[in-house]
Amino acid sequence: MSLKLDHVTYVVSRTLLDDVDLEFKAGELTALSGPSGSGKTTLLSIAGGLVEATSGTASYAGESMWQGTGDPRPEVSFVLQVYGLVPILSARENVSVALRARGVKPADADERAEAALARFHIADLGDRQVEELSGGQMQRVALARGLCVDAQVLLADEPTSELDEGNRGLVLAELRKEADRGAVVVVATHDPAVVDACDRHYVLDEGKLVDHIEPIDLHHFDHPERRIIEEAAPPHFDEEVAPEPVTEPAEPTGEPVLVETPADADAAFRRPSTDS
Ligand SMILES: Nc1ncnc2c1ncn2[C@@H]1O[C@H](COP(=O)(O)OP(=O)(O)OP(=O)(O)O)[C@@H](O)[C@H]1O
Repeated sequence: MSLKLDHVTYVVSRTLLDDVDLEFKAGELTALSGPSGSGKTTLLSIAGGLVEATSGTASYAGESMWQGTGDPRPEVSFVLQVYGLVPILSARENVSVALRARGVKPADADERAEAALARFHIADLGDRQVEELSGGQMQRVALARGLCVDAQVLLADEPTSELDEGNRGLVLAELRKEADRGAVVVVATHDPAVVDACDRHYVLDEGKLVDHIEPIDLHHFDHPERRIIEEAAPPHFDEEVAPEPVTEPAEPTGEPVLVETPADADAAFRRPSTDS
């Protein structure tokens, strides 16, 4: 299952997206990056069925994302850049309404909302009106709301922009869980650490897709994007994630030899710790 954009162009007085052709795969975290104004939010809006492409199509499992109304398909959940929370409702109510809108009974919705807030370590803020929360707290409420519905397609627009490093790690771990249960997870981001935690990376510039970095490419040391990520990473980056070499007995002498384990190194490199 995947979410595909097939030659998507979007024109509103000028061309905001130009012949974008890409695939977001289920079970993967995909980063979408590019300069401010390059079209990331516009792309997510078309990918999620909020906006109709001028030409080309967005589809999930073969079904068009655009339903003719601007309402997303039930498989889709957004974490919006501007949060989209109702200021006068409590944090719990903001999450609960997303569940009730999908037919969950109020008592069950409240219980699941509580659990979703706990995933982002803000269960104690459940009764607080959203307008009394900080930007980072609101962002985590928006994440709780976006992730509580077990969507098959999760589209998150700069979900870590207001967060400190610890909470960013927490959010990445939660997004990874969504991918691990089989969801398509797309994260528009400016943050190199978020890009590095993803499996796949698309780069937009002035509405055009200018780069597509698949998992294997991220491990090419000389790749320019790799160097940018390394330079932007915190100093302890290598110490924290560098995989240990392992030893295996060599045949037929039985002498131990060093062997590389690229698959394990890959997993250790990209997957954030769930302890943070
Ligand atoms: N409805 C609209 N009509 C005209 N121009 C628009 C419209 N929506 C967005 N734009 C323009 O389209 C371009 C892409 O905007 P978009 O929000 O998709 O970029 P972005 O990459 O998400 O930016 P940022 O990183 O700052 O969030 C911008 O120049 C923006 O001003």
